[in-house]
Amino acid sequence: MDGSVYVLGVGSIGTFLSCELSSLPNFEDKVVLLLRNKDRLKQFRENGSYLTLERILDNKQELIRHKVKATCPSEVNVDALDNLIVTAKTTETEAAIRDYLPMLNKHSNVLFVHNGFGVIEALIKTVWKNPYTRPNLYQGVTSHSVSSKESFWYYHTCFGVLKIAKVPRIDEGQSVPNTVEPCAMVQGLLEAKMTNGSYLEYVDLLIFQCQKFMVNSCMNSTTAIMNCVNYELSNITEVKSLFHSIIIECVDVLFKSNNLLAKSEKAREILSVPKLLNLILYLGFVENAKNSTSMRIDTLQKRETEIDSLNGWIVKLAEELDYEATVNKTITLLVKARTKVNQRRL
Ligand SMILES: NC(=O)C1=CN([C@@H]2O[C@H](COP(=O)(O)OP(=O)(O)OC[C@H]3O[C@@H](n4cnc5c(N)ncnc54)[C@H](OP(=O)(O)O)[C@@H]3O)[C@@H](O)[C@H]2O)C=CC1
Ligand SMILES: CC(C)(CO)C(=O)C(=O)O
Repeated sequence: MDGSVYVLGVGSIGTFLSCELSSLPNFEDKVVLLLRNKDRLKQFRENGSYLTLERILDNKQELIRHKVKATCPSEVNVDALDNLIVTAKTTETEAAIRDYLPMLNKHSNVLFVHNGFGVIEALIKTVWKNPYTRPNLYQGVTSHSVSSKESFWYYHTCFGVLKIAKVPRIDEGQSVPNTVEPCAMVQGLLEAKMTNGSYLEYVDLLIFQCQKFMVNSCMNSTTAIMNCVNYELSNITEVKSLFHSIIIECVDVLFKSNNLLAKSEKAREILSVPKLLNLILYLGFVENAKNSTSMRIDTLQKRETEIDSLNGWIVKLAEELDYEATVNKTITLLVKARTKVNQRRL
């Protein structure tokens, strides 16, 4: 094991995490970018093989630049990937990771950092059915905001948190205590200067993931449908009522479909509808008031959205419970319709 950390999905979050790791002495030349294809690799190398993160926080500007190794599916020449960070969008991850599955074994450490649910769940149901041979899986959830300036140059504009936990290998109904030592890659991300990282017991990560899920399931979908900046939805009775309906249905479905949540008093206390609504109104209309959500930006740029990992995930879980999540289904259909309307526009 040479300790290399491969990064699949070198966009906003992938660049942020790559730069943070590369800033640590122990990982200085350990990060290897897995770019989409030879053209992207050529573009990156012609750019000097630099990743740039422009940090604009509290009116202070800082330029972080690292020369980083990179490869692509047709060039990668290792038998195994010891460590992999996956930060492609949820809509792109299954296709992106396919080329690398033969290099992932039960000793590999794979960290997924996404909004919403469904990526790890789908991989466990398809390619990693055997819990004894699948890689060591870690789930990361971040509230940092990073956006694109140009290829391989990103802005870090909102300081948040990065929470990570080890995903239970055997029974999803069991938690993994945070006393279980994380791998060196995760430890590096926790030590990095600006990740504001913490390593949680799995059930605590799941609760945080649900909180972020609720924020995104209300804010991202509604701002995409309405094509508006976050604050434009504030102080509107109908929006608050819609968010309330979305949350009630999400909480109902998530607790019915996840044993770990269902038996956690802490989850029931934190993921109460009134608390979630207040959190969403604060994060959406105060802390991120002037932002456009990533989903609205995706629809404006005619890209597919992550709706199936958010409101669409609730629809999927509800169907598996033999009933229809009508509120989230309507929201999901409207986001997909908005995406198609925008894609048709010249
Ligand atoms: N950006 C943010 O502030 C936040 C993002 N998140 C979540 O983090 C996740 C990642 O988001 P974000 O970083 O913004 O997404 P981006 O779209 O910025 O980055 C995704 C990257 O994945 C790459 N990619 C896609 N398919 C492949 C492939 N087959 N092989 C190699 N690379 C591929 C893309 O490469 P290419 O450039 O070639 O298209 C792109 O650079 C999402 O789930 C998002 O919701 C969560 C919190 C905040
Ligand atoms: C918090 C919020 C809604 C900020 O806009 C976000 O996470 C996103 O845009 O995806």
